[in-house]
Amino acid sequence: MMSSSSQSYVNAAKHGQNISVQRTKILLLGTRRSGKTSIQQVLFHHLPAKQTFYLEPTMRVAKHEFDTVIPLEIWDCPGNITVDSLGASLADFATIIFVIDIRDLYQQPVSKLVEFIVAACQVNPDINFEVFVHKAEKLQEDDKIENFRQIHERVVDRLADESPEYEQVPLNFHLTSVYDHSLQEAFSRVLHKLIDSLPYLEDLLNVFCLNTSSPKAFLFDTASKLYLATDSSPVDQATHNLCCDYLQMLTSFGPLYKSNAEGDIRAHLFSPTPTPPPTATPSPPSFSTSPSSTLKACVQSPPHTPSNLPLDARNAKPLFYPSAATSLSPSHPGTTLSYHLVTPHLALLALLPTTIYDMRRGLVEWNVVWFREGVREIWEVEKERSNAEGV
Ligand SMILES: Nc1nc2c(ncn2[C@@H]2O[C@H](COP(=O)(O)OP(=O)(O)OP(=O)(O)O)[C@@H](O)[C@H]2O)c(=O)[nH]1
Repeated sequence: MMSSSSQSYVNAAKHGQNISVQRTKILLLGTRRSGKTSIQQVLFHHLPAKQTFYLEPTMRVAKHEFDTVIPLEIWDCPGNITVDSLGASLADFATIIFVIDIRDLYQQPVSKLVEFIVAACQVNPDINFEVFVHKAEKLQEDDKIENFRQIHERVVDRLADESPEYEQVPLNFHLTSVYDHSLQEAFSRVLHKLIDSLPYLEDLLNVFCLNTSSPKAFLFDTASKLYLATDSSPVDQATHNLCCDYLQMLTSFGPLYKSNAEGDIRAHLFSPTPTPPPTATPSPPSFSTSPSSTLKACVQSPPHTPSNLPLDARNAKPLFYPSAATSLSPSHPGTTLSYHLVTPHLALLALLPTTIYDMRRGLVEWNVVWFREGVREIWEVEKERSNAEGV
């Protein structure tokens, strides 16, 4: 059985409704040393923030490909690039990210940004403009807010000077730094506008939260630590940071753990056709990292193998799905942060009441299976679509 959210996405994809078919291009612009290459390297190449200090200046446009739910192509540009020297039409880009050093209150970055906005609006009215007011951690809270406000005001004023019609151009401003998770949060929000399947992923997360009494759940890309979707409750920065830290810890230490279920098909934790969850099914973890945190792994056949999948996908070996959990507060009732890998590169991170996680583990895992199945179907459609287009 297919969840209604993923089923409607598959149907929409089959009918080719509103679905982009090319590698989505993002243009990374800004004046010299504003931090463009650092952003790209920290997010997509795991470069430690401190090592960005040693990055060489970018002399020509560098194109970086990154595959997540949608295939991306990020163009890192030199500081002196102009609309004419870019070598591509601005119509080819879905998003322009303009990086401004938060301490740079001079006219140059604002003029450059305005030049690109005016040129882009003429050829591509649907383009998204994102302004990363970067290196935010350099300033104290009050100065940070003041500089952010001034940069915002100057851009809006300069656009109004160009023509009143540009006052309506939607610009999204974000405070970012490579030294904390504000960069991941800002880039996640940029990405959300580009993912056609976002409403379907959000629906799946909402259903998961409803069924498991979870106050917050995210679908993360494990490589970049960007969240691709979350449920409809507001994102609180502390919770987001916590999830990023946990994901980082698991991806750093994960390879040290070996599943004793690996290679043993009989070790499936879930039956191929899930039955309704029992009310309480405590399942002891395979590994204990500390009294309050657990990491376990299971080999799982998909609960349902759609007959429309390619033959090699249907005959594929069972996938390996590690999961982990840690207790956030030992006090009663307490909260548990859980991690479940749902595709080779996507993970569900959810806050759960500890009572639910401890006493109704079957309910949680049953919902994870269905969430995983929904995401997997959406992911397969995206993958097939990209392959069909030769991306
Ligand atoms: N404090 C702080 N420094 C940063 C941050 N991001 C980048 N930097 C530093 O800014 C400097 C320039 O970074 P780059 O990534 O090379 O900047 P760029 O915009 O690609 O520079 P060009 O290639 O010359 O255009 C480096 O010394 C980085 O360490 C940040 O968030 N905070």
